[in-house]
This record gives sequence, C-alpha cells and structure tokens, in this order.
Amino acid sequence: MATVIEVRDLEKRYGRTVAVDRLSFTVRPGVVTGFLGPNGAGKSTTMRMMLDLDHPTGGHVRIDGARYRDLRRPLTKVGALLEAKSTHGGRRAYHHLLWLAQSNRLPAARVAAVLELVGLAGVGGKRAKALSLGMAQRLGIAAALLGDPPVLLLDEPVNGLDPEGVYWIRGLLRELAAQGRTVFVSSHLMSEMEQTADHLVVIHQGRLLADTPLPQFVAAHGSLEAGFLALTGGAR
Ligand SMILES: Nc1ncnc2c1ncn2[C@@H]1O[C@H](COP(=O)(O)OP(=O)(O)OP(=O)(O)O)[C@@H](O)[C@H]1O
Repeated sequence: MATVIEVRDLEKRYGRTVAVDRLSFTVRPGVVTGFLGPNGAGKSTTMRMMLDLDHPTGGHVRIDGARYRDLRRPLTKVGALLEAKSTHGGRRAYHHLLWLAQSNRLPAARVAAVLELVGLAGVGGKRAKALSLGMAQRLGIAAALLGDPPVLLLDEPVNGLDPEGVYWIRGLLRELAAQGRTVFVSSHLMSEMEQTADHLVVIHQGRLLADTPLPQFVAAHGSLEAGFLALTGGAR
C-alpha cells in the first residue's frame, strides 16, 4: 500500500515556454500532499507527465521505482482525475465505469461500490453530458477509485463542487490518506488547501518554491495565503 512517487529534475519545454523547470520532490504515503501554484504554474503539465501522458524534455517520474507506462495494471496502482468532462457525453455513468472496469479486468462489483462511495448511486443511469460539473467531478473520482489504487492523483478536484461537495471531498481525501494511500491533489485555492493538505509542494513558473509540511509553512509565513503570495511575488 505504501507507494512513493519521485519527481526528479523534471522539465517540460514547449518551444520557448518552460512549463516545468527542473522540478524535484517526493510524494509520500499516508498524507495529503497539496500541489499548489497560480494559474499556468505547471501543475497540470507535471501531473500529465506523472501519468506518461506527456513526455518530459528532461528528468523523470518514478512510482515505486517504475515508470507509469511500465505498471502492469495501472488502474490498480494509480487512480487519476485530470479532466472531469473528458467522459464520452452519450455514455451513462454506470456504463462508463463498467467499460473501464471490464477493460482493466476489475470486478464489475466495483462499479456500484465506487458510485456509492462518491454519492452517485442514484444517478448511474444518467448520461455523462447530463451531469453537472460537480457530478462529473464525482464520476471522475469514482473512476480514479475503481481499481482501489494506493496512489491518487487529482487535478483540481474541487472545481465545480458545491459547498457540500467541497466538504465531502475534504473528508474523502483525508480518509484515503489515513488508509495509507499516497494522495496528491492540485489546487490554486489556498483556503481549500489549508483545510485539506498535510504537506505542500508549491510551484511557480514551473519551479519549486516550497516542499514542506503545512504547519511549518503556516508557522513560517503567518498563513498559507501570506506565504504563497510572498513566494510567488503576488504580495509585491
Ligand atoms: N500543449 C501546450 N503547448 C504549449 N504550451 C503549453 C501546453 N500546455 C501547457 N502549456 C503552457 O505551460 C505552462 C503551464 O501550464 P499548466 O496548464 O501546466 O499550468 P497549471 O498550473 O496547471 O495552470 P492552471 O491552474 O491554469 O490549470 C503555461 O504557460 C501553459 O500556457
């Protein structure tokens, strides 16, 4: 269950744009690690490279020493939420998950279990295009949990959730971490991170600004917001 993700000297250039600039950090099990940075900081690019969806121009990511693409049954090792609205619009929520389960040799019973877990038990028959953004986020989280993976990578999972949904996901992330999973969650919402994360990885313009336990970060800067603004130059 205890899986470590190592990001080493990771770099991604798009022409002259350096989206990710020699980034190194380690994501550890049993805690929620918040991946924080302003819009355009390079969070999504980093997460795509963690999942081998994008090729680094330098450095690498290892999940318990392996590249994502070399994992034998990826859904049972790493669950990910990137684009909540990437589901085929005409497909019903239940069938979307069933297709994922069957194509990954996961028991069909997991589908009902994860729909229940994310609070979508009543709407499994709805087509994806009929789901609100909040429901689509929940469906994406259900897909991430399908293989009962020790690692969860979630890109802005709070987007589109109402206050009840935000409260729910906070509890879910804490529970997943308490189970010993490695939980890596990106956000540009500081107040949300302050209430959810145990550990922070802060980036700006593709570079690492901080890699520290949240309480230490807050103690050093007064608040997460003050520290974040000071580090990213927003307070100037
Ligand atoms: N496919 C691409 N081609 C060119 N530039 C890109 C591409 N993808 C990302 N970028 C650039 O790389 C930088 C980092 O983008 P990225 O989407 O990773 O940031 P982010 O931290 O996830 O931002 P947000 O919070 O807005 O999603 C930005 O300058 C962006 O314009």
